[in-house]
Amino acid sequence: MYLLIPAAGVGKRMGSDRNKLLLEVRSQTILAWTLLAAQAADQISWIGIISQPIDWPDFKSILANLPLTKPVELIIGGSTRQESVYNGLQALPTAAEQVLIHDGARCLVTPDLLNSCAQAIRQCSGLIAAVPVKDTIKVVDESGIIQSTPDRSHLWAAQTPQGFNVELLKQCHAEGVRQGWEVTDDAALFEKCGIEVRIVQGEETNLKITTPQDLAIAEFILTSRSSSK
Ligand SMILES: Nc1ccn([C@@H]2O[C@H](COP(=O)(O)OP(=O)(O)OP(=O)(O)O)[C@@H](O)[C@H]2O)c(=O)n1
Ligand SMILES: C[C@](O)(CO)[C@H](O)COP(=O)(O)O
Repeated sequence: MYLLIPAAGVGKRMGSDRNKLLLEVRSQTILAWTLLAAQAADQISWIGIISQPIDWPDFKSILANLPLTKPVELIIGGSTRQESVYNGLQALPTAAEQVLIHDGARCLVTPDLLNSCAQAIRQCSGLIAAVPVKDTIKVVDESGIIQSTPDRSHLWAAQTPQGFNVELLKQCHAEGVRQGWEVTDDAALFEKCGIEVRIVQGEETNLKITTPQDLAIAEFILTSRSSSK
């Protein structure tokens, strides 16, 4: 299975002065943890890291120090995640029929989840890992007044991996460019084009490292994993 890793962000919400994927948790960069999970997932056979050329010297040194046996390519990213994935899709080898997309910032993903998404995407056109929402969610207007409380049984928090038929995803991205759609994940493009996307049970620990608090949580999760080995 082909895996694209969007890794071309800057990490504004992290407040970092460089790509947050270069920050370390338990002595490895966030990007390195994500790559180690991809290496350990036996269903993944090719990895494309979508990234900014300014980060390439650091990314190449991370790659040189990891025990990776799978082919890895660096692909030039865009100014939004959506543009980055668009570029990644154009750079896929022509043999790629399905693709998994997994955020570099979700470095706690397990190889099991990558493998189960890779197997499931062979049976459908689109899927995402997601977890049921635990909180009561409020829809609030601009003046801070609650408008409604959606039924939680229909609410899921989207994660990655997200998996797609490559041709369909390329068409949905092209339609997104034509229509000027701005979305935060690839499933949203499928939804807007009226194509079904399935849910695969995600993992509570598969958080996206977004703010400094997430770094502390990731440290805790990785420490618990290493002490339970
Ligand atoms: N132009 C962009 C923006 C984001 N990403 C990637 O998409 C993933 C999810 O994005 P997010 O967590 O929002 O990362 P940043 O854009 O770096 O963070 P922020 O929004 O806080 O600036 C990350 O792995 C990030 O590197 C990307 O490939 N290209
Ligand atoms: C794709 C994603 O990780 C799913 O949770 C997420 O949408 C990425 O962007 P966000 O802007 O941080 O939500």
